Amino acid sequence: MTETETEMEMEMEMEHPRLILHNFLTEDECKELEFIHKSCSTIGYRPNVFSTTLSHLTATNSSHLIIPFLPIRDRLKEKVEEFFGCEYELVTEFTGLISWSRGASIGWHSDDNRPYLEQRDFTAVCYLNSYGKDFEGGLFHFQDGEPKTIAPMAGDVVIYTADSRNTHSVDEVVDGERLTLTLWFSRDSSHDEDAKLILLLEENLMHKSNNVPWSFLPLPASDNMYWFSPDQASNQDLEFDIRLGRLHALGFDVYYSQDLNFTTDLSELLMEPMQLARRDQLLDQKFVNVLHSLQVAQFYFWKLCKSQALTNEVQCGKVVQLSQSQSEKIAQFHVFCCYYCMGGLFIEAARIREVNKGCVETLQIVPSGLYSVLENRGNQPL
Ligand SMILES: O=C(O)CCC(=O)C(=O)O
Ligand SMILES: [Fe+2]
Repeated sequence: MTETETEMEMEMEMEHPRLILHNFLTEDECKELEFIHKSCSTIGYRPNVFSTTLSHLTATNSSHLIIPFLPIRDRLKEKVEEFFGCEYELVTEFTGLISWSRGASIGWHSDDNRPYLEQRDFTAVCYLNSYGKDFEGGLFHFQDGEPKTIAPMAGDVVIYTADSRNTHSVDEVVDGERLTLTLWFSRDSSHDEDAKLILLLEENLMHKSNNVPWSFLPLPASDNMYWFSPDQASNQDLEFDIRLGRLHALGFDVYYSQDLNFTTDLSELLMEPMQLARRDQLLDQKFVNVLHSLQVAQFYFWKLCKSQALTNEVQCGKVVQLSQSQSEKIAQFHVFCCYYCMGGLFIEAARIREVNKGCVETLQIVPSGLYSVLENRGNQPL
């Protein structure tokens, strides 16, 4: 009998091979991954779903943000190999952050149920936020066996074989944004995501060495990866750019000094240097593009939520009062790009204000030093 057959035998002994781990991730790990997702996510593979893949982080010059995933991925792989008695090391086929906003759901399925998904042997879903606190709906169900229903709680992980012994579904999210770190593991080493990632990283490095100074400033992907059209949002007549939506949820408007008119190409504009405004104040800091401003703003909120004391330290930047013409430009931009915050993100904005209470009211500029903290992470070896 081959070793793989021995493994299969072991699994066969369990009718529904699955494992639930409570508090596998710390609160800090969940929050850091949430920060990465809220800074970098693109529209996902189904309506009302957003995703952040490792290859997307590399392609947008944000590969330093892959670092927090690596120890978590290793710990999970070890758990899976141990629990399912794998004789050979597994490879990670996919690692990604996936969030579901209002309207997202998935019916009964197994995770290897398409010819192009056959290489998926094991699934690990890590919950990064909590049912009843951060979102409503979104309960996970196994069709057969125990446990029947799982209410996602930040830090918990559900691990199961990707075949039909673990047919599952997820209820529709009715409020908020449900966030997971999802991984698939394979016995087939030709499906190792790292091989593809390393190629991508090498390409980027080669490109950089052509006399281009090293930079950790993000380069946004193509515009259609951030743009949610009404047909991608079920039951909602909304369209928006996810980057603008997330900035808006934090209470920011974007300010472009150039003149806008209806022939201006929005996708080109969003690549241009810009500033952030809050109410009647313009933040002094200039950002190289809208994705840069989103990463900085999300970084600030992540740290703000972590330590209220930090607010005193970071209120060192400059703000200026918006002039009448600047305010008009901001209002014009709203009309111009015709974006709205979808239900889920709106609720998020309300929650953030509730969590931070007075702090958000006194929010001032994000000091550029904070961004260098992010850059320094990139100096650690991958
Ligand atoms: O997020 C979950 O709880 C499970 C999601 C799922 O079933 C999938 O992505 O295949
Ligand atoms: Fe699934």
